[in-house]
This record gives sequence, C-alpha cells and structure tokens, in this order.
Amino acid sequence: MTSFAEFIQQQLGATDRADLGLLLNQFASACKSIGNAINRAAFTGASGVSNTDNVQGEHQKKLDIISNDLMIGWTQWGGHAAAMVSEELEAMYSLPPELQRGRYLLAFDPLDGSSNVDVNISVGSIFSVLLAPDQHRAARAEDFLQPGTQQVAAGYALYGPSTMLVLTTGQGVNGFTLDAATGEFMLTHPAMSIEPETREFAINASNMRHWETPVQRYIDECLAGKEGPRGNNFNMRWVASMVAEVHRILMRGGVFMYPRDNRDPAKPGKLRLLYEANPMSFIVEQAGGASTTGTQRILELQPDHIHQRVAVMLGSRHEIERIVSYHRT
Ligand SMILES: O=P(O)(O)OC[C@H]1O[C@](O)(COP(=O)(O)O)[C@@H](O)[C@@H]1O
Ligand SMILES: [Mg+2]
Ligand SMILES: [Mg+2]
Repeated sequence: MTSFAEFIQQQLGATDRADLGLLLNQFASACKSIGNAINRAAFTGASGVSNTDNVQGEHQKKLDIISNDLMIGWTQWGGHAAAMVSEELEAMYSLPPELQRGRYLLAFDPLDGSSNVDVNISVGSIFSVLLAPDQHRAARAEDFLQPGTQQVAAGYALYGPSTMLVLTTGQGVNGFTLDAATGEFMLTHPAMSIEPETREFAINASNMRHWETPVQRYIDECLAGKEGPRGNNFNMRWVASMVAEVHRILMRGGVFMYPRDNRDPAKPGKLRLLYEANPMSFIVEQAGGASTTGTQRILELQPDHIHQRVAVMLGSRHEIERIVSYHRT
C-alpha cells in the first residue's frame, strides 16, 4: 500500500511543485498531532472551553487554540509557507523573521465542528493552499483574497473512528487512513468520486423558519417523500461537523447545505469562504460533485475579507443543479 509521503513524491516530486509536496507532508504531521491532542484531551486537561473568543465572536475551546498552535507550529518550518490565515486568528499570521519564507499562503480551520469535540463526535481540520502573488515581498492579508479556483491544494483531516486525510492538488481526490501501528497515512481511498444522484440531505432544520424560499421548497419536496413531487423517500443527517458531512458525501453521495437565511442580513451564511467553503468546494468539484451559494459557483467568488462568510450547498451534482434551478425561478 502506498504511504502519503510516497504518493506525494510520485504526484509532485518531479514537478515544479516539489515544495508543495514538502508542505503537504507538514500538514499531514500537523493533523497527526491534532488527532493525538484530541485523543488524549481527557488526560491532559485539554477538554472544555478557554476563556477567550475568536474573531467570529465564538467561544474558543481549548482544543481550538491547541489545534491552531499545532497547525502553525508544523507548517511554518521548512521554508514553504509565506503566511497563514486561520479561523482562530483575527489578523494574518506572519512568519517570525528568523524563519525562511516560501511561496505558499495557507488558510485553515484548525478544528472544525468544535462544538462536537467535548461530546466525542467526529471533528476535523480543513486547509487550503494558494500561491503568494509576489514572492519578493512579505505577504499581506489582501494576498489571500483570491478566488477558490486559484487553490493549488486543499485537504481535510477527519478525526473519527479512524483518522483520515483527504487531499486534492487538482488531480482528483485521494483519501489516506492513519495506520496507528506505524504512524503513517496510507492510501486507502484512491480516486474518490461523488455519486451524481442521491436520496440523502444534510441541513440544520432548526433554522427552517429563517430559510429563503428556494431552500424551503427543496427541503419540503424531499420531506414529502414518495408521495411528493420527487417521488422518492429522502433520508436526513446532521453531524454539525462540516468535515464529517463532506466525507460522508464523498463516500456515499448526498447534499450538504448551510444556506444564507433571514436571521441577520449582514451574515451571508455561517461558513467561512477562505478556509471552509473554498477548500471543501475544490475537493467536491475534483470528485465530480458541485458547490454553490445557490446563485454562484463558490470557487469563482472574489473574496473581500479573510474571514468572509458565505452560503454553502455542495455535493451530488444533479441535486445541486436542481437547487440552483430553484434559485433562478
Ligand atoms: O451548529 P450549527 O449551526 O448546526 O453549525 C454547524 C456547522 O458549524 C461548524 O461547526 C463550523 O465550524 P467551526 O467549529 O470550525 O466553527 C461546521 O463544521 C458545521 O457544519
Ligand atoms: Mg469550521
Ligand atoms: Mg474551527
């Protein structure tokens, strides 16, 4: 079986992106460390909330902060990163002056689904890699404001019953499982692809009263089942960890929706464009699925802020096309 390091070497080693390969190995190490910190939290005192809020005004868990420190700690060495943007840091993170800078901009959600971490339900990490537009000067926050189509790599780690790393460098999607016996991620899920048809959706139905009409219509039709306009019974799941939802969709199809709603017009959705929506959309499209806000392809959005939020609907292509068509009428 091929290890992650071997796979990366085969895919990027002999190209002008060999440095990206080295960076991706550092992400893999970061994810192993984060998985380990989550695993051992009950023994080390890392469970529970910290007494700080992040830039989104959300209470940080201790593991949010630990995961952020591990992600930065692993990826800033080696001379491949130019700067980082993280869910847990208000400003862009610049490398300390003594460290060599590289040409990649990293955006990450170090711990996704952190409301699940203390109840021992699957959580994850998400990362996105862009090229710095000008490698001869220090990176600036506005350098990160590139459409998702510019990503050179994206991935997530899932800390579930087993720890997995799922990656794209724009040549399809491959999944690796951590072999606890050797400490290596091994290629267990080559060429992952998303079924175009599905009978399963994921949405937080407690927000139903706030949804816009096209979303309401789509879900109503699914819920109407065999007797309704779709003529089929649909199943529903909601883990409240985007990584786990996207992984399920890669494994057996489905639709994930965190739509814009009418609660707060200043907030176009809950999820963050740079380090949640873009990397997941890149992965989903590379696996043959689709991703939209309802009216626009997510990967083509021009970001205007590093912590920008966006509506996200992604997954099985035929269902996403249907949802987009409902937004047009
Ligand atoms: O609690 P809600 O509103 O259902 O939201 C769940 C969503 O929020 C998130 O947990 C946001 O991620 P963070 O934990 O990184 O803030 C997603 O993973 C998930 O899809
Ligand atoms: Mg998240
Ligand atoms: Mg998070």
